[in-house]
Amino acid sequence: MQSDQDNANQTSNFTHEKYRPFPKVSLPDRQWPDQEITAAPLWCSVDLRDGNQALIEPMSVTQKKLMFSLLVKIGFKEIEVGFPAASQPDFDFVRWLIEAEQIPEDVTIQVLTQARPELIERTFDALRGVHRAVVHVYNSTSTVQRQQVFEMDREGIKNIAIRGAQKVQEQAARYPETEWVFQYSPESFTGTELDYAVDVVNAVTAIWQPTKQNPVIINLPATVEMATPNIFADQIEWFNRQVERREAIILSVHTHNDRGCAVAAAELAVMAGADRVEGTLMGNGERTGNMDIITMAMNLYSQGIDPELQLGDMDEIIRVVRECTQLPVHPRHPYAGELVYTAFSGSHQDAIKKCLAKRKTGDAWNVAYLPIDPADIGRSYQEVIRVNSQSGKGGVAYMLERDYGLALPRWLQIDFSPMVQQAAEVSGGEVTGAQIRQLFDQRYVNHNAPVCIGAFEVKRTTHDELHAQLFIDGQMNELNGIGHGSLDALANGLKQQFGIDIVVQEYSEHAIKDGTSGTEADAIAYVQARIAGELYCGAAIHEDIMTASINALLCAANQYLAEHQQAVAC
Ligand SMILES: CC(=O)SCCNC(=O)CCNC(=O)[C@H](O)C(C)(C)COP(=O)(O)OP(=O)(O)OC[C@H]1O[C@@H](n2cnc3c(N)ncnc32)[C@H](O)[C@@H]1OP(=O)(O)O
Ligand SMILES: CC(C)C(=O)C(=O)O
Repeated sequence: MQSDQDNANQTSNFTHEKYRPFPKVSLPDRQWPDQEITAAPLWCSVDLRDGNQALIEPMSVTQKKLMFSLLVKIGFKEIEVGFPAASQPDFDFVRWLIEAEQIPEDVTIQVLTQARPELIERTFDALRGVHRAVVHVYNSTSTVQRQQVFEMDREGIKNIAIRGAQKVQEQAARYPETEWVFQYSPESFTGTELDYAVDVVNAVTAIWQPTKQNPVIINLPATVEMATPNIFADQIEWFNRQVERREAIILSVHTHNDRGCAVAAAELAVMAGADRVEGTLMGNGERTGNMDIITMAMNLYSQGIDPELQLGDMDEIIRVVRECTQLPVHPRHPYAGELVYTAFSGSHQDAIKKCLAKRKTGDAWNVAYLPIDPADIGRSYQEVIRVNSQSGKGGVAYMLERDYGLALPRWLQIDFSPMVQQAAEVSGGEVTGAQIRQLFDQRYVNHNAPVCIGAFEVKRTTHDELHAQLFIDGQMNELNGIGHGSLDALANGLKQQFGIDIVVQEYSEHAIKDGTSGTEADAIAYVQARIAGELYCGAAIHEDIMTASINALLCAANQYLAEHQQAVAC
């Protein structure tokens, strides 16, 4: 009899047996694991080329202009602006950049072309008059491409590269007024035997004859990410050791995110000897995307390394990226997503709140759960702590303090938080600061019946004597009480009046800063009282702290009295 599992296996395409593990690189003395990244690599944005070629709708001219100006503003010094031989819009955009003098002095544009003579010629036509440019030529070198796409042997593929390099050199000679930089990529490098990749690149640089003063860029793409990042790092270190004319080569990497490790692969590649990194903002690009420069740059930043890119206005970057790519940015995108500095869970909120409270200006950043200071990228602390059913007292207290200047004492936080939790559970969603305030007022502040106080005076002798007008259900009574302090005197007076036992257990007060002027306008008092054996909390705000504290105790007493109205003898 066949089991359900057997049946499922027979009908499913989900069969890992059709895949093979990626071979390891033999590099027993690998050095990269002990290296540290201490400076930013040279960055090259390929948003306008690799990013653009992967879009459902390629960018319009307006979108390209917008993206180019963002990339310049961020501080990219090398920007791949397109594949001008591929389409008229790409060609025209390059012409516009040059003719409208849009390329800042310290920025070099880069263009991509296949190693095909007619495309290389057209590429140089597009670049006429540019003062400096990188011409990036590529051909595929992997076994799968050689055998199945190009149907050529190693020599045949190497010849495509050689002829491409020659053509680039020949075309460059037609425009001696331009400062040319040549770049070659053995495309699908990750699927190429390392000795062969080195052989092809050596053949290309043998033609270009770079020097230390006039280097070329050799770009090693993980066109498809095929293995763990450590294997990519091994490939880069192996190549780096073997390639000829290394001193005249700027070694670049261009990783893709098929396995979700494009950033890690680029980082390890830099440890393995790469000088330059190509990528896109938010990792847009073919399939799962290119290496996300924002993430890699912010990773450096969070280690105290200057990323040499200005990423301080993250919301503006997201806005432009969305507008140009028509793609959303995931709310949990590293560093940039709208939820990445938000803590909903109670223990996270508690830790963040405590760390922020202890933080002193000038201290190195050391806040639990926040790898960087959200303010660095234009995010405010408003977004850090949000409350839902996963939240605890810390988050609730944080929001009341942040939004209303109410610094709840710990005993009141403990009392109040379950009420917010219950509200969140009922709504099933987030509870805003305003809703928390409303719940707070409802629970502790808005209790002015059955009793409220009118005019009062406190005389201080060896004890405090309180004489007050006490309105009970609107009717004026006299209240007199003696105690250690005005609250104790009020408790004793109420005890006499209603025949109930009232003992003040906890008390706290503070001034409330005016949200706009920052001046201390009012004071708030918080009271916890044991009334007939049960705990009640009250709070009251008044410009006079004595009045606030008396009203706070009355709020607590009113809760008891309202609950036990029948039993009150008044
Ligand atoms: C991994 C990457 O991202 S690489 C960049 C990829 N980007 C793009 O392809 C976007 C821009 N490209 C295009 O729009 C088109 O490919 C064009 C306009 C440049 C060329 O289009 P077409 O001439 O129709 O050719 P197509 O792209 O189909 O190219 C296939 C031919 O070029 C050859 N070829 C492909 N790449 C290369 C290369 N890098 N060097 C030399 N020849 C190449 C193929 O072997 C094939 O030859 P065949 O026609 O003899 O079989
Ligand atoms: C042209 C190369 C660098 C490329 O885009 C890739 O291999 O992904």
